[in-house]
Amino acid sequence: MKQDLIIIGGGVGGLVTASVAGQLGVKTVLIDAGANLGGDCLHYGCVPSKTLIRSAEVAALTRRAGEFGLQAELGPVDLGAVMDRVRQVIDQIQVHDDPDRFRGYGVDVRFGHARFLDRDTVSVDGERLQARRFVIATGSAPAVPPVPGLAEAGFHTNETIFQLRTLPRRLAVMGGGPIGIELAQAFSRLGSQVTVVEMAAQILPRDDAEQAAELRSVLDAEGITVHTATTVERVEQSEGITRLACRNGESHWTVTADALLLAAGRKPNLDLGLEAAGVAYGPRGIRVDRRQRSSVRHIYAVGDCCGPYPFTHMAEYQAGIVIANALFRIPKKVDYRVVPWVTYTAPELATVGLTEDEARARNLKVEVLRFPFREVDRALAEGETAGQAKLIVRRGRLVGASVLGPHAGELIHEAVLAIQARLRVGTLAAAIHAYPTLAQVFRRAVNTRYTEQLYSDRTRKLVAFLQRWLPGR
Ligand SMILES: Cc1cc2nc3c(=O)[nH]c(=O)nc-3n(C[C@H](O)[C@H](O)[C@H](O)COP(=O)(O)OP(=O)(O)OC[C@H]3O[C@@H](n4cnc5c(N)ncnc54)[C@H](O)[C@@H]3O)c2cc1C
Ligand SMILES: NC(=O)c1ccc[n+]([C@@H]2O[C@H](COP(=O)([O-])OP(=O)(O)OC[C@H]3O[C@@H](n4cnc5c(N)ncnc54)[C@H](O)[C@@H]3O)[C@@H](O)[C@H]2O)c1
Repeated sequence: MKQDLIIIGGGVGGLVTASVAGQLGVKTVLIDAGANLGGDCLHYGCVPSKTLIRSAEVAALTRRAGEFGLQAELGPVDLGAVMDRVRQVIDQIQVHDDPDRFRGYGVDVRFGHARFLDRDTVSVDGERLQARRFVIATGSAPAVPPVPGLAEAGFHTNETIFQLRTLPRRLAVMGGGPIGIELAQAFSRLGSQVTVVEMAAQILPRDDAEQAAELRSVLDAEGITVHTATTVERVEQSEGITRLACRNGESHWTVTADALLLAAGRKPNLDLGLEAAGVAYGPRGIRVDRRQRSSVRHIYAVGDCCGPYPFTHMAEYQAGIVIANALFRIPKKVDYRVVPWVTYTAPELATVGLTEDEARARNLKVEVLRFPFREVDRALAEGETAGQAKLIVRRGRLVGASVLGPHAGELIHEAVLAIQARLRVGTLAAAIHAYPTLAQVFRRAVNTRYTEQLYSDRTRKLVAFLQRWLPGR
């Protein structure tokens, strides 16, 4: 019996599609290769990492208690207990992704590795299933760079690191992207001595260079060693000790660690017989058009398996595009003009729209407005003054923003909305912002644009004239 829709992959991209399709009465099969639904985000990604980060934050605050006029002492960190809390939070969220919940929507949930046999048929554990349409949502896995000795030495990835029960005394992290940097700070705050090796010239290469450099200086001050523009030439392991032979130009040195976390990027999960279906793909994943259709028009793809933004909210966004196209036949297309993302370090780094470098690379004439958190009263009250808001303005409108600071991931959404709605920055400045909030940073950044004009000689002369010559009452 032919299905209306077969969804391969039960992470966020597949689940959003399945829940809508099922509730609309579309005859849907959802197949996942794992033991549970929820995908990377729930089991090995966002949820465990953010939960671990929270424990690390509590540890860091406890150490700083004296700054707040309090006394507290952090005892030895029991990583097992911290990871138990990580497990509990996963279990709480897992309830939303219970297969029975989806079965209740009318979705036929199967567990097994799906493979295409042809463009209309997949097999799961030897059973053949056919459908009129397919959605591939198979996600991504850690990429393993071809560094000599790496595979033999062994390493942790995001799939194993949350199973650790004892804190490594020294942790080396290969890769200074979001995974590497978030977990480097978390482990450092919990008590590991952490060294990050990043091959690009800056950490978080997708983010604004100035903000990333400032974040790096915060990490330095916390005692994390960060090597940028550094290549790992070889990895060796003996008697439980891992050694990374590093090189930067003519300098060579060795990083020694008790555990190695590999966070050097992702590769899309494409082992599902795409050739048999004639679905085109490249190293970055399945090729899709702006309606998320693959080279075979009735086969769609969403999320990390096709990119270009490997984030949970983007898998969800793309699922919405597929729902419109595949279920409602509305030719909706993706719009990547306003894509936010957040790196959950302390301070957080949140970005949307163009960075300063991107704007300049496109020869756009832009103004850059900045405002530091050390001048925001609420940040002083919180004792969280590192960082700044940086706004990129073109022809009076916001085209990009990056916020490095406390709760930047929440704050960035004011900029998201402003860019989405093509608001003039004057509107941001005119909007009343409650006092004392961190959100004032936006208004204050925009106000810097007017300060010079407002207190110029010309304006002062005008005001003096008005005071003298216009009737007072
Ligand atoms: C450590 C870490 C932290 C992260 N933190 C964040 C964050 O804070 N915010 C954020 O937005 N993003 C974050 N991400 C990224 C986020 O997890 C991914 O972008 C998101 O999970 C992608 O969803 P997806 O549906 O495309 O794939 P996934 O969630 O990976 O789901 C894919 C599913 O497909 C299944 N599958 C694969 N192949 C087959 C097959 N052949 N047959 C059947 N099933 C198959 C898998 O079992 C899996 O369940 C993080 C990632 C990591 C690794
Ligand atoms: N807060 C978040 O939203 C969040 C958190 C974690 C992960 N994620 C998502 O997961 C994706 C994967 O994260 P990631 O950090 O693994 O990947 P990434 O591709 O973003 O970063 C990997 C980093 O490793 C570096 N690298 C690659 N090979 C290397 C080598 N041999 N030696 C040293 N450095 C090397 C790269 O230059 C890059 O900076 C991210 O792109 C992001 O979209 C998001």
